[in-house]
Amino acid sequence: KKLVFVTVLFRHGDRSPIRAYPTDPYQEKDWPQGFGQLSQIGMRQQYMLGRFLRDRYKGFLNESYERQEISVRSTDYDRTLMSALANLAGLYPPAGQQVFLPDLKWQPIPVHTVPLKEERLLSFPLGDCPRYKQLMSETEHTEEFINFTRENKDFVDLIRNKTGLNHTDVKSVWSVHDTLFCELSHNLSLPDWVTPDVMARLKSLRDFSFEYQFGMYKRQEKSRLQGGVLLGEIVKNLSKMATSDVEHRQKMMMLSAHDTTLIALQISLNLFNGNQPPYASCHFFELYRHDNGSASVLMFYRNGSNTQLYPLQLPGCALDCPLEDFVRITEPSISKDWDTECQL
Ligand SMILES: CCCNC(=O)[C@H](O)[C@@H](O)C(=O)O
Repeated sequence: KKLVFVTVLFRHGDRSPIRAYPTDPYQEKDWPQGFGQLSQIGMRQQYMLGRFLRDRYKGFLNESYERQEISVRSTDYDRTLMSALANLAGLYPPAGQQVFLPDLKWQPIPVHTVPLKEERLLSFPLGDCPRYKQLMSETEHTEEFINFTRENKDFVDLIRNKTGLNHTDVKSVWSVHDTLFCELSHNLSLPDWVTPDVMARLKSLRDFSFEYQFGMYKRQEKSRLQGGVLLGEIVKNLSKMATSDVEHRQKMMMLSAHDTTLIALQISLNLFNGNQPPYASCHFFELYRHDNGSASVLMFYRNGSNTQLYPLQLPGCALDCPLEDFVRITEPSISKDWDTECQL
């Protein structure tokens, strides 16, 4: 079999917190570039992912940059745009006549985006979908959600008290984990109420919030309205690339996004591992053409930065999944008419 097309979707690299809580000893001025910004750790993580892609696709992607070979799209956040740029610096260092300044081992490569309000492909959960909102309120009335809320009530009260976030609840307390995780990652000393047990508890609340947003109850219908939108685009692209008989020019689609993007997509594929994708995690779709003219899809997941990738198996299909089976199995998680399906 012969590799013909690759789609990669990754989470941006390490960043500063998105926000601080009221009693937080560290506020926006304590971060070099303020809130939500890619750190130099994150830049290096993405650069190394780009180098990983260069090695993996040696012989597939041209050694030097060819604009028709790759399309790059990012959400319109500094951290994802900069992640894509740092990644491309690792993937396409200029050589020979592509060097435009003698001692600069970098060349500009375009990263496309759309304004946040128009982003329909890479940012989840998608808003303006009444049916999804109804599914979310139904989820909040399930046994599982009610029990989880009850079991964590005292803990959430403690967090509310310690952080000064008087309105936080089991649905929003995840952002406290995010802030503390960033502060810990950057070796900032934290208040003594932040114990390893508190962090573990907050992490479980965060993973719960990912599950209930995209799965837990009526997973497939939620997927049709959320991650299935991206999955649909990816599958459509794979099918197009599989049938285009001309030696088509594009070889890679690179998508720079967020943890929720990877989660929504992987839940729509029914293979999410339940853990927040670490910084610079990357999901791979590889399309192969066989000698008999058929096509198949291999998926891999690089669960973090500076780690090996491992195969992902679409439930109901072989690891090396024939394209027609991949299309058939994913079809129920992809809406054919999102606007109509969102109506109540
Ligand atoms: C409201 C803040 C949402 N969080 C983000 O956008 C982050 O990029 C998050 O998705 C992540 O991957 O860290």
